[in-house]
Amino acid sequence: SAMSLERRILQYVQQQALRGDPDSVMAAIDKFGWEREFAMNVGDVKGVILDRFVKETAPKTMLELGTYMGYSAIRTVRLLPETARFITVEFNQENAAVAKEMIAFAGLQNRIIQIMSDSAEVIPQLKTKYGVETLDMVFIDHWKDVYLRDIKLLETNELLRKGTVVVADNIIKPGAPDYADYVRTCGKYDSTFHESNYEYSNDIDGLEKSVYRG
Ligand SMILES: Oc1cc(-c2ccc(F)cc2)cc2cccnc12
Ligand SMILES: [Mg+2]
Repeated sequence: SAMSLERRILQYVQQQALRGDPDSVMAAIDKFGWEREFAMNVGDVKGVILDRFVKETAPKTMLELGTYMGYSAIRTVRLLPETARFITVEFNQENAAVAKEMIAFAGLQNRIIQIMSDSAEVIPQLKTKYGVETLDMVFIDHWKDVYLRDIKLLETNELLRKGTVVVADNIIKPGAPDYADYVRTCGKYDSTFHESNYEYSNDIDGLEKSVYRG
């Protein structure tokens, strides 16, 4: 159809959800994912695990790599205080545009700093251009073949500190084996795998939670 999947989901949300109500926006995106078409959001099943990590960590400064439609940004920021700083990076301009409208519909545009650029460009600028000292939490959910590149960039740019929590989606499906192997064996993280289900499916997937040892 002429309209992209992401635009169709945005339209569905604007028709079904309540403006300014993040939970209703998430519910509409999840309903679409279960009942109509697959979309690569972290989803409601893995989302409950992500929620738990966010609540446990209570990050003051958080980075997300891979905004997509804004689902996990909305999901996460709804659990954070107004004072928290949440930065999300999306390389695909069309998806970033949809996310901007989705986040605005949820009423969270003042709580989320959206950057439309390549994470490899943004990470080295976080301290100088975005005033970040160190990150309390990171959610990695963009292209699987750059997970490892980007966590190493976070290390070399001294954005991690003792206790920083790095959560990564899709460890099983589609899988990020080089990343998983690195965080589990390099000696810099206490890493645990949390098995779950792939978004809007009964297939197996899971999140890796890696705490930087500093
Ligand atoms: O959660 C995700 C899932 C997939 C995915 C798409 C099609 C498949 F057949 C399998 C997996 C891609 C992602 C890309 C970026 C962030 N998350 C993704
Ligand atoms: Mg994902």
